[in-house]
Amino acid sequence: MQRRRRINPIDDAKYYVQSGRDKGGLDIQYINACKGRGLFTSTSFTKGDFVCEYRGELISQQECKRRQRLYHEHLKVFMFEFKYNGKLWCIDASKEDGSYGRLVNDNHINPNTKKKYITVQGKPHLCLFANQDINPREEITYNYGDSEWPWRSNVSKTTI
Ligand SMILES: C[S@@+](CC[C@H](N)C(=O)[O-])C[C@H]1O[C@@H](n2cnc3c(N)ncnc32)[C@H](O)[C@@H]1O
Repeated sequence: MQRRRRINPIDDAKYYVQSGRDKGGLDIQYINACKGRGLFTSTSFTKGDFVCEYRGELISQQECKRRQRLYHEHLKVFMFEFKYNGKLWCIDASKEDGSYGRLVNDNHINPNTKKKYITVQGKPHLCLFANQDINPREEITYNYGDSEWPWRSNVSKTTI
């Protein structure tokens, strides 16, 4: 029997970035009043696979600060600031556009994906790749970074 050739994860990510679509095998579920919604798998992913893009509007740091003054706290959490090629950028994913990446929750202890910036048509895109094998029905998570997120102090290691 012939083995199926694995798609190169970076090429896979670029394909989905360019198409502006999300992959199959993922779905959004409501978890609870604290976490809200989350992204779950209905299929398995192998370590290294591209999972989804944190899709939104790429804006400058200056525009990010301007919007942060206007936005409600609930929208600000969808603004992802990052450094790329020595410059500060922000992805504003505050718009409810049905995309999956914006609904991925934080897990700073054992996240199952890791973020990577990939360049498509000269612009950075924040993509999540599996950092371990992921089974069907698992929640997709990544580490939001070192900020003092309020939920982190309220939970024990076993409940996130
Ligand atoms: C980018 S949104 C993620 C999607 C969000 N769960 C929703 O339903 O819209 C970030 C927000 O999700 C919630 N969140 C993310 N990770 C969490 C966690 N580990 N525990 C509790 N709440 C979390 C917090 O309310 C946070 O402000």
